[in-house]
Amino acid sequence: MYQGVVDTALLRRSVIAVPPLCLNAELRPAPAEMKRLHDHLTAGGVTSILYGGNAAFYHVGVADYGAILDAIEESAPADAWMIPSIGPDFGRMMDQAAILSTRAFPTAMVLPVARPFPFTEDGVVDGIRRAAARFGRPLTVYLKNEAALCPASVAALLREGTAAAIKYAIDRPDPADDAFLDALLDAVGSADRIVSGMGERPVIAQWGKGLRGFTSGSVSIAPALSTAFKAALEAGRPDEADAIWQRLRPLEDLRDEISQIRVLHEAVDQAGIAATGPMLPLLSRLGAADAARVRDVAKALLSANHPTAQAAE
Ligand SMILES: N[C@@H](CC=O)C(=O)O
Repeated sequence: MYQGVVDTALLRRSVIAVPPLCLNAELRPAPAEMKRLHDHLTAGGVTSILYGGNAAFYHVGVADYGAILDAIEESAPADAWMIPSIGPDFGRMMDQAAILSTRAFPTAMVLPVARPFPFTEDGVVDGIRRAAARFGRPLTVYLKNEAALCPASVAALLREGTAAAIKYAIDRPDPADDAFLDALLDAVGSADRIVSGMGERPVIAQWGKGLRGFTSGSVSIAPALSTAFKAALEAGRPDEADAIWQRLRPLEDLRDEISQIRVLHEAVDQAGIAATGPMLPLLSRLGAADAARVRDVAKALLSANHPTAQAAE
């Protein structure tokens, strides 16, 4: 497992996968299944793996946290950058930061808060600073709405070293038209520490603003395709990237229609990549009709991920 610093090169090293969490029937982590999923990611060129929203970390209790970290460590590919999450509430964030302080993860992501959860911006900044101090390392800040942190606060957290990176995931009808992201880039002064945090859909537009790293859920099904999407953008071939995006899109459309998290959990299982098992309550697996829709789309995407399928294009 990678244990070095979080810098710009690391943020851009590979697509940052945000996979589901594989559990057994007792809701305990299933490291052998997690390893199958990690091996699939590695085979597709993915070396950064973030356990966050898609793994339903919002519902991970402090008592279960150590066992999940054990499973992440045990199943981590050699030199993979593994990123667990903490929060979203202050008490859990602090308790989890204390547990993480004895582990080797270079950073952890702070899960975002949204209304009607009670918070103030000053309180969020204070909480992140206290959690980073307890962890003893910089955190990754997840921006999912405009209410929690303004650009100046984010810039301060980066400048002082409390934050190592920002996962930017504020949804816009047109991601090229995003005044908040523009203000964030102005306040921070560079896109070096900011990754796009919402899958491939906005990435081509945000590439134009200087963002060069991104997170993805669907990469758990099609890591080679998502890696090819990133390589096409790096090579200055946005049309090729868009053609690859069109192959990823049916699953992403289904995720937007039904549930981002539940469809991904189902898709990894139905495609036969790994047995994801039950979801942590308060979430639950899809019903039979939706699961059947996901199976067809997930299997088609997995076939498209195969190198021979790409070569045939
Ligand atoms: N939510 C996005 C990116 C992950 O954070 C996805 O699931 O694709």
